[in-house]
Amino acid sequence: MDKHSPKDKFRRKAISVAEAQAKILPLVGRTEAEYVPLYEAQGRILAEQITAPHPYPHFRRSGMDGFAILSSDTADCSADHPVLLEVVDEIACGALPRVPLAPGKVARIMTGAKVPDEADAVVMFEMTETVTQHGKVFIRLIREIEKGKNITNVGLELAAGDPILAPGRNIGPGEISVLATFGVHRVPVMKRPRIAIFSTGSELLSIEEPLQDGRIRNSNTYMLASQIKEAGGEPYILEAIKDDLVTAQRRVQEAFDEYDMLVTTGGVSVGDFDIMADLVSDGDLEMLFNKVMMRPGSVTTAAVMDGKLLFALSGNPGACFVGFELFVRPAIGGMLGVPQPFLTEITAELGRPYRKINSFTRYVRGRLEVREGKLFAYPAELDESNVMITIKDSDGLIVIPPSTEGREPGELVTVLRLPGCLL
Ligand SMILES: Nc1nc2c(c(=O)[nH]1)N[C@H]1C(S)=C(S)[C@@H](COP(=O)(O)OP(=O)(O)OC[C@H]3O[C@@H](n4cnc5c(N)ncnc54)[C@H](O)[C@@H]3O)O[C@H]1N2
Ligand code: MOO
Ligand SMILES: [Mg+2]
Repeated sequence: MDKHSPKDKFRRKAISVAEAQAKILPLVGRTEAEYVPLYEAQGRILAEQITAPHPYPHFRRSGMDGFAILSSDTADCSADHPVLLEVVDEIACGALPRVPLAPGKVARIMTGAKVPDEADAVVMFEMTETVTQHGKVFIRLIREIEKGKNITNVGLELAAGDPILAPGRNIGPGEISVLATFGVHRVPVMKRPRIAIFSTGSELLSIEEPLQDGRIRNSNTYMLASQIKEAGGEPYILEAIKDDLVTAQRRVQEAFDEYDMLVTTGGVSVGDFDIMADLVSDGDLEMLFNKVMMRPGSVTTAAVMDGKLLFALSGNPGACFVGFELFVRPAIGGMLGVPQPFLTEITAELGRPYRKINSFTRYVRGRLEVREGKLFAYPAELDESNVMITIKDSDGLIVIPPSTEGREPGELVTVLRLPGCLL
């Protein structure tokens, strides 16, 4: 083909980010469920509703080390009118009461042990004095103890049948605690989508190779693999696609047979060797969009084949990163059944001026900072599409709508919070 002839890649219709996202989501299929041991469930997405199989706690539990008593025994008890109660049982944690309590009798009990049915309060050791009389052990109380004191009732946290965790929930320490409590030792989680990564471009060196003039190391592949993992997918780094369209088509077809989704980086603009642009408008692929009204990442392209998505992201590192966050991450989240797969929107005050003017919405990487209870967003000094270095310092993408003037400090901006943000 004549390299300089006008091709489809020059005739692109830009659509908005929201339109592009809306084209993708209906095409996202769900992955299946699989069972993993509880200790491997962290960071996975729950596949099924978890319901409490029993109340929690399932027995009346002492909240203190002390004595299980009948509160009525302490009515009118005071320093002037102390009461002596006989200790007739000792209940360790995990053991059961052996002696039924009657008025005037108490059981020594440990934190977490089952409270005898007859008792309705636990008094902590520190509020008692032990007295021995005629070979019997008593406690002396000088204070009234209210009914229910230091007892956790059955089902205080959850009743049997209560819904606990909904499908789509990310499993972290709190969820692990609940699952362990209810004996869910094999956890139903969504299978991680298997996602193939292709880089393109003859300038790319492997990360093991020494530097050469005019060439750069392939950083996007590793960045994408990391983003895929963070989003809940399983990345597969495939051998780079070279400039030959026919070979590239075959490689893409093979990858579609094997993987759930394809992500490529580079070769998506209008350059002579920008092969992805031709590839997505060819053969069995249905192109969804090849231009988005955004910066960086305006050339972000998506296509579908047999219900599987291909994202052709820009080769420029900043654009590749943003393209992933706005389109690939939600697609992976959708496959996992995450209820809200998009980056969370928050509002912050612009911390310094942003003077660039633009006809497309800009997604500017930036830092977030809390000062005197207010959230500030600082756009990175270097935020061009081809800049790599500030990606690592970004808490979010500051959304700057098209404007002919810049933005001033103090103006409110929407920020899409990145997952690594600690604020
Ligand atoms: N005449 C025009 N030129 C360009 C346009 C345009 O509209 N008209 N768009 C510009 C925009 S915007 C972007 S973004 C880039 C997109 O470029 P490509 O997606 O085609 O990417 P490449 O040409 O392959 O590479 C661009 C740049 O990125 C580096 N790169 C590529 N792959 C990697 C990788 N795996 N790791 C690290 N860096 C990578 C590559 O070396 C180039 O420097 O096009 C503009 N041009
Ligand atoms: O597609 Mo480019 O990243 O807009 O600069
Ligand atoms: Mg190019």
